[in-house]
Amino acid sequence: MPANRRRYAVGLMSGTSVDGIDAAVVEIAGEGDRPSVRLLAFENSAYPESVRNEIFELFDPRLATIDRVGRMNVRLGELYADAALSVIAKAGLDSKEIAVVGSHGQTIYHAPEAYPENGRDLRYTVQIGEGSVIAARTGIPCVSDFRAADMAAGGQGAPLVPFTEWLLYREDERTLLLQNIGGIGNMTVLPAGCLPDEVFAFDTGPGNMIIDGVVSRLYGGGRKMDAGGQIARSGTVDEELLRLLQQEEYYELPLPKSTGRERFGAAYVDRLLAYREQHGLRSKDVVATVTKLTAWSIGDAYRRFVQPRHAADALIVGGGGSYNPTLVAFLKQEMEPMGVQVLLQEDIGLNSDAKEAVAFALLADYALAGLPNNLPSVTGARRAAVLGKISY
Ligand SMILES: Nc1ncnc2c1ncn2[C@@H]1O[C@H](COP(=O)(O)OP(=O)(O)OP(=O)(O)O)[C@@H](O)[C@H]1O
Ligand SMILES: CC(=O)N[C@H]1[C@@H]2OC[C@@H](O2)[C@@H](O)[C@@H]1O[C@H](C)C(=O)O
Repeated sequence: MPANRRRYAVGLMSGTSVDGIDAAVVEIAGEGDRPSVRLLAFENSAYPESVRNEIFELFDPRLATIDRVGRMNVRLGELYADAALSVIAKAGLDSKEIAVVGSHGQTIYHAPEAYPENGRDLRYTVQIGEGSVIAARTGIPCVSDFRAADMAAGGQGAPLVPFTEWLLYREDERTLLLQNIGGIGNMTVLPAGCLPDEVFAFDTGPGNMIIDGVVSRLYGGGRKMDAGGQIARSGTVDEELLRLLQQEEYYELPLPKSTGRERFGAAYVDRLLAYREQHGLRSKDVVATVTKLTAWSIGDAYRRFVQPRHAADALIVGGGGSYNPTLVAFLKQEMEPMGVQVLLQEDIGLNSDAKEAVAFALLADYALAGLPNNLPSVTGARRAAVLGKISY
């Protein structure tokens, strides 16, 4: 491929919050370990309510029968194709001008721990949203199902975004922390001037998951989030509850580690609300406390796992949590006394919402060129591998 060839790519992402499809069109220039990416258009489309509800059912292996999974696989393929065509039009481009679509798909099951069988370690992960349907409807080659190849090389198949963070964000002079606050919070550490094998990444704990869970249970009207952090801002942090929540063992677990709904989902919120009943706490104080906890867990992770090795200069926040100013204010209180500046993707001219979709456009660009696109130091894979299956 000629050096410095400019090309357009589409990235599609559907995350653990199951809120819908993020679609981005990017222009990629440059090759190898210094590409550059420019966001041309971004669009988020919510899943139809029936699709969202059925996806939650498919998280339960007993309900995820083969016919339901098969049907949802192609149904999502159609929705992803629509999202791709719509964002391409928004960018003012024609499908023929797009080199590749990278589609993460919807994770419905993730089993990253190896289980031995006949002397081999087996691990698996299931992302649905058929790439062949996307390719057929758009006429553009589609790369999908990225995680399987990392697992086949002995990795956990996640996280995959840090490879693109290393490509796009690393600096020679500054050590950067990239903090995603989605359902779960995850941090990527890019030491100044780092080589790929010096990058590390892990889940810090809850992102918006507890806040969303508490708000949807305590406030009516179908509220799913603390929009703009308004409830937390009007409440007061309950120090006793905060100290109790800080005892959760996850925060102390050594690296590498990752977490999910199993730990911070519905059962966790049930226990929290039982405590609120017993102690007669106000709803808004509970929301303020869990918002503070989320910010604290990020600071705590930095103190425990990063500071002993690297002094960071800045923490750059992405994901939906960026749009909760109370959470961001708590995060500043946590990090700035340690000399770590807190910035949003927007502060550096990027877009918090689009970040993961952009990442999958870039991962697909590498896959189509046959270039490795995982970070073994992050996923635990035995070697670098080309992740993604191509549908022409
Ligand atoms: N305006 C807003 N005010 C407050 N919170 C917001 C706002 N917009 C988004 N959020 C929070 O961000 C969440 C969605 O974040 P995001 O889309 O990054 O998650 P995701 O990609 O599904 O998760 P993951 O990265 O864990 O897969 C919402 O559930 C909500 O809690
Ligand atoms: C299996 C799966 O879908 N994992 C997600 C999830 O959501 C956040 C965190 O857990 C991260 O490990 C990953 O996604 C991002 C896109 C990643 O691979 O980098």
